[in-house]
Amino acid sequence: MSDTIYAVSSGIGRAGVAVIRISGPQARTVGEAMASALPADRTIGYSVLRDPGSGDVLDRGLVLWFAAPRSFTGEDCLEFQIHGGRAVIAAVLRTIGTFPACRPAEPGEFTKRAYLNGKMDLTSVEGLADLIDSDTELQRQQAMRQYEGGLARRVDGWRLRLIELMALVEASIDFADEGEAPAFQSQAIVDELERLRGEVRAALATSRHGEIVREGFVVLISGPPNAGKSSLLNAIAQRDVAIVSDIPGTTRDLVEVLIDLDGVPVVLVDSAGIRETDDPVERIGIDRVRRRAEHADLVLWLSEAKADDAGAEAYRKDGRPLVLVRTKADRADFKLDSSELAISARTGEGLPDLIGLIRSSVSDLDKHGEPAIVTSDRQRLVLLDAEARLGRAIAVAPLGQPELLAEELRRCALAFARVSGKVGVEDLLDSIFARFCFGK
Ligand SMILES: Nc1nc2c(c(=O)[nH]1)N(C=O)[C@@H](CNc1ccc(C(=O)N[C@@H](CCC(=O)O)C(=O)O)cc1)CN2
Repeated sequence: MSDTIYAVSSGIGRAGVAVIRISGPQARTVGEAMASALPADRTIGYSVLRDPGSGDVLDRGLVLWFAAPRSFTGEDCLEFQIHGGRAVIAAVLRTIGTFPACRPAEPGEFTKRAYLNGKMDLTSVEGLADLIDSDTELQRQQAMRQYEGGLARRVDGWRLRLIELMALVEASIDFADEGEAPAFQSQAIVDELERLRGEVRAALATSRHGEIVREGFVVLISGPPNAGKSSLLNAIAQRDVAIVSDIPGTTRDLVEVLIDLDGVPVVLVDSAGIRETDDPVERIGIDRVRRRAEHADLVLWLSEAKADDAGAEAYRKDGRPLVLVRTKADRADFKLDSSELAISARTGEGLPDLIGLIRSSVSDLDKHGEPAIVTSDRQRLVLLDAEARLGRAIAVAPLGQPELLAEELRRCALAFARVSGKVGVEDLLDSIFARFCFGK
């Protein structure tokens, strides 16, 4: 019998109300022992919550009860919605932990159980993880579509069409056994396989947009020391663009700022923040920033004068989109070539132009911009494999060898089944569920 797992699902820190979720075979026992009465299935009740050992009243709260299998995890699920004080949460958690076979949930473990119990497929799990991580409106919309089966429905349709083809081909194998010529319409099969491959390719073509929405459009701010890189970041952080979050490398300057440009997350990275450090915690942050910087979609080279622009050449050689920005435009002696962009972090001059420029680079890179169907790397790789397998089936179909073709079609169908996690994903599960926070 599986353990019963429990966790605070409502986030860390002081809040008005905290939600504690309990899932598994002991959930009912915990509810009956701690609450004065368990509400009817799929209802909520107001109850005193006690420590059954001492009889102490821990809190007065709401109790939610979902009997298996109609629950988020597919198991018996109990919820205590209690007052959010740290000591209240600690006392309730401590008490639940005294029940046999009850233990704290790992991050993502509720969702993992939902997946293992057939409540969700893997694309839906990935959508849910993105939904919980979403900071901007576009991220929310993309994640929600995936959570609701955007890709899964399509892939199931493709798999069904393959299965129909397999039935045709296998029927022709049976006819051959009876000494008749195989009724094998290879051209019709090739046509259908090519239509399928076209649809898979069209879905794959949306993955770049999906990646930009999920990971953000990365702008690296580079240039000589004291060119005003941190000041620019700080100025943008304090202006009219909506700041979603800042991730300080240390207590000092900002290293990364995430801004929300029309729903597209744009990550501004200060290259000066990328430096060697002995602090292991800081290093994790810096490594992440460095990886982002290596994949920058746009480089802003900041300098006070043309003489300082030599360093920009390295980026240009790399083929990275690069924009030269003159800083400190409020200086009395400032002169500007008409081709240059000038800003002053102090007065705010030029900042709207700079933001406009970033906005248009986003739409240059992301020309299609249609909602993404493929939203994770895993999905992209599995579909690329399916596309290649369809290619092999297309090559084999005209050979008139039904056994061979049936085998290729079977492999295509397996590749599609891996997208939704019906088969062949065991080795990936840990990394997918580890993305979740505690309590999910
Ligand atoms: N308090 C609270 N709020 C929450 C959650 C939660 O667990 N607790 N959720 C947690 O993620 C989300 C809601 N997700 C849920 C998903 C499925 C079921 C559920 O009961 N599913 C049943 C019945 C479906 C139906 O009636 O249509 C099932 O799948 O059989 C409940 C919550 C968001 N809000």
